[in-house]
Amino acid sequence: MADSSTPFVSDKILDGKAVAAQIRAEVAATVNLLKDKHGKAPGLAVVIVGERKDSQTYVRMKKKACEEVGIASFGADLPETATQQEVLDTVAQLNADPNVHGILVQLPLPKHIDEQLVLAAISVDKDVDGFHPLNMGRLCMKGREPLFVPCTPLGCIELLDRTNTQISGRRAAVIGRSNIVGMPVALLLIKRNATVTLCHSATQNMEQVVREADIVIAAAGQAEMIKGSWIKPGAVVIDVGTNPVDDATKKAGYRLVGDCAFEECKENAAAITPVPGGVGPMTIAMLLKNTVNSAARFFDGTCTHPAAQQQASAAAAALPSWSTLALGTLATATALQAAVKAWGRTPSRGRS
Ligand SMILES: NC(=O)C1=CN([C@@H]2O[C@H](COP(=O)(O)OP(=O)(O)OC[C@H]3O[C@@H](n4cnc5c(N)ncnc54)[C@H](OP(=O)(O)O)[C@@H]3O)[C@@H](O)[C@H]2O)C=CC1
Ligand SMILES: Nc1nc(=O)c2c([nH]1)NC[C@@H]1CN(c3ccc(C(=O)N[C@@H](CCC(=O)O)C(=O)O)cc3)C=[N+]21
Repeated sequence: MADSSTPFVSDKILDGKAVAAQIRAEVAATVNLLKDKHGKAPGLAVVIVGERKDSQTYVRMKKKACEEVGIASFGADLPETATQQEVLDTVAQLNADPNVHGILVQLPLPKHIDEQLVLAAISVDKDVDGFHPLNMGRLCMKGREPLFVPCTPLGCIELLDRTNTQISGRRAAVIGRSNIVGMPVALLLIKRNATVTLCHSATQNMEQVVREADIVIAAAGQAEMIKGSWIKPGAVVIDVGTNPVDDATKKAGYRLVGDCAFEECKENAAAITPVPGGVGPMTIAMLLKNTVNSAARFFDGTCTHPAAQQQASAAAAALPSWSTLALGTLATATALQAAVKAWGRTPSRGRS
């Protein structure tokens, strides 16, 4: 249970912004390592279709975050009127671009575009959002590992891990079953040996389910729906919801609130994430982390994408005498791979 010594928790507030800053610093260090070793930066491409203000804000935030850690950012800004074929062609170009190691298509897409078709067209090796059906499928299966896990769910688990919150054996309630948050976060919790109840709009007596949970992950998109009295004393609450509510005192005319009635829920919780400043910054940090892990796989030739194979064999051909250098090269590559792998692995921690 969280107490005064729990990292990143103060006055029961779990500071997602501070955890995200730590992860960004780790990402920046890995980017430097990769640049030194391969003379190339990891690259992330963000595709946006249309003029939605919120999407534009998120895309700007992602690009800025890339710049700060040394990831090269590429963009494709298509008009609302873009055809499905134009979006698919853009994705195909980015799939083939050797400087791009991660591709994110900002959602939602305009209604006339088939989201499933577009997401499935992204190379599985560059799918840093983890939304490709192959990556999602692997997430569901015992003994299979996806190449990428969706960023927001990964951010939720990372928040639990970095605050030493025990997951194994505990009861978790997830509210919401979307492809991008609820379902994958429930799958991750199951992989980590939690006992999970997944609630949705047809769930009856949701209050009772939440009352029994040691970990609550709220991702329904319903402003302040979860009340303080629902929270089991000592539970850890991760509020993913990001809901605009009218507020004439704000310059923008609105403010963001979560799915949990924050002050009330804080009373019973051991720790709770604020909105903003909780899960949101973690989503972006995990996107950077997924991009760097992807680039590392491309650079060392361990991913199946043809560009990675070409890159690895070109690097091998450029060596003056591979027989003399191979051992050293292999040793450094293996060390770097091990470092990236170890860092990418979700640590298991015992303390609650
Ligand atoms: N901080 C971040 O990084 C991110 C925040 N978000 C935020 O998280 C929230 C959820 O996003 P997303 O998953 O995309 O949303 P969706 O609208 O795709 O999914 C919402 C889910 O919540 C369920 N739900 C809706 N109303 C209720 C209710 N009254 N009781 C129980 N379940 C309900 C729905 O059930 P059903 O399936 O039956 O329809 C659905 O499964 C939003 O506020 C969004 O802005 C999203 C992504 C990232
Ligand atoms: N392909 C795709 N991948 C996504 O990951 C994706 C997407 N589409 N579409 C929209 C949702 C939403 N999302 C958020 C990211 C950051 C914050 C974030 O950083 N929020 C800040 C506040 C930002 C503000 O003030 O507006 C915070 O909570 O502190 C929120 C939400 C990613 N999404």
